[in-house]
Amino acid sequence: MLFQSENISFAHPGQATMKFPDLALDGGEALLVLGKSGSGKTTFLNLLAGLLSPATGSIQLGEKTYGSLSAQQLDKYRGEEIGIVFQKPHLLAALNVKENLQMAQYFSVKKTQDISSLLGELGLGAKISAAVSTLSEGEAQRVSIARALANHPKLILADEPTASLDDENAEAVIQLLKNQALKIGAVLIIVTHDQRVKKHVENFVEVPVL
Ligand SMILES: Nc1ncnc2c1ncn2[C@@H]1O[C@H](COP(=O)(O)OP(=O)(O)OP(=O)(O)O)[C@@H](O)[C@H]1O
Repeated sequence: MLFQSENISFAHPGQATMKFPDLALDGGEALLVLGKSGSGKTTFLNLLAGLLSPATGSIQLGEKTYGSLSAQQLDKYRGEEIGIVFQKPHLLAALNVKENLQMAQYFSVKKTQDISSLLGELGLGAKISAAVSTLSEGEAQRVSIARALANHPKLILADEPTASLDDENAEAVIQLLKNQALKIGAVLIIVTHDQRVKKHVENFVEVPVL
């Protein structure tokens, strides 16, 4: 298995403890995380990204178990091996498309993807020098996917990546995520409410409401 989580629980300060499903996924596999609003889906994604530390349980990506890494080691590992796509693209407005991707690669010591061919594959070849403020919402979200893929991650995490997109762009974004994850052999985990996404990914887990 490329990615595994076991017995994960977590409580935000002053809140009840949330328990999360165990995961075991091979490279190229995709999984949806479903659950009612407030059940803890985003919290789960932040735990899987190593942005929060669980109260119990373990998470393993590739050879590394998060709990055995220092905070700095985990930050470095995340930068190199985990690509995160948020609901809103969060691009750096002062930089153009290419520079936004170069920023993601800046701290990585491992071999990274070629930016122009990556943008070409995502249908953004003509936008390489564009100011991010000139992009449509769908284009900006595709750039944020390119940024998540720029370091050839082992794990791609996406939190409601299609929520603000129309049907055509939502379809494109979900196909791109799936195809790219398959191509680079990464695990893809998507938090969503979106019925349009459910059509394309069969595998799912549900975060229970407390
Ligand atoms: N930083 C925080 N401090 C305290 N409580 C928090 C914090 N972040 C989230 N929570 C609480 O934890 C619970 C789970 O929140 P989370 O955002 O993970 O749920 P979600 O399933 O992603 O919700 P939604 O589908 O509405 O985005 C909620 O009750 C929320 O209020």
